[in-house]
Amino acid sequence: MHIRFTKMQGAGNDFVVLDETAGPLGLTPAQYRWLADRHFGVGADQILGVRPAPQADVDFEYVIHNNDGGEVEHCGNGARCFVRFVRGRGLTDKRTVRVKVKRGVIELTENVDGGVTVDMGAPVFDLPAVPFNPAGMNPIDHGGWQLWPVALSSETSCGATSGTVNLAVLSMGNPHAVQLVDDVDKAPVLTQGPLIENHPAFPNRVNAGFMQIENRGQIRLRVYERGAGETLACGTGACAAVVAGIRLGLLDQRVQVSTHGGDLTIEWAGREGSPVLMTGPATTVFEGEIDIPESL
Ligand SMILES: N[C@H](CCC[C@H](N)C(=O)O)C(=O)O
Repeated sequence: MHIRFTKMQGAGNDFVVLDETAGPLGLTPAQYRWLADRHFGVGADQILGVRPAPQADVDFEYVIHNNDGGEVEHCGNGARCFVRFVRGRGLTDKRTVRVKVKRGVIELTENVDGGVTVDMGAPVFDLPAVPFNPAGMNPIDHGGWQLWPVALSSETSCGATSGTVNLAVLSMGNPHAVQLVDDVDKAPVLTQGPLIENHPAFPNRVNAGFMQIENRGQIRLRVYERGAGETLACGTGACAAVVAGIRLGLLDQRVQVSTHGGDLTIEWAGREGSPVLMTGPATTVFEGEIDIPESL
């Protein structure tokens, strides 16, 4: 299948964006994996599909696949690239667009200064939304919220990993488990990350965040993403980390999040049901065409 694509990145989290406004391309999970492969395909953390509005109150549908080929509920850095893409290609002249994602409807705005702000929707805390089955676990109360002690143990190629990590578990439409660390540069992201991602307590797997709080308005963050591994930035992960920090009484309502790929600004009023706002960069890297093998 011959396709055109646009390569984009938001704070170093990179995407292949497909214009599917004429209708879905019908790619298989294997073809998504091939397209995202950094050796055999184009290479990306996620593949974003721009599709026609499936309902009257939205402008587009936004479909997201991780580089392991699985479809997911939400992608924050991708949402900023989405609005840059649809406006840049003249698919809309609206400055704010409403898009349908698996988790629901979100609003994306390209600001007059060129930045992009996304209303990421409200965080979800009750466990069934994650879903998270803490059978036999006793949560640790921390400032009126629960941290969950999750036991990790495995002989990995990076060496043995064991011990218990205390995780803040919440959803931004997609599941996140965030822990506090003293220094993200020394955090065991590549050894603990896959163990948390695939832990049996998370039947749908989970994105594993490692948050270093520098002050009440500034954090450093690394995320081992579900279905993609460690990325240079994770938008929903930045939202989840800031919400967790605010719930734990450790952060103010507006936080600068420093990631390996760039900086994001996250705002949350701290009330259940209130939306999380994320502002950050979105850049087109190049346009291309490629033949995707029919059988993989
Ligand atoms: N790996 C995530 C999806 C992409 C999220 C991330 N790239 C973002 O910017 O939010 C998941 O499986 O839930």
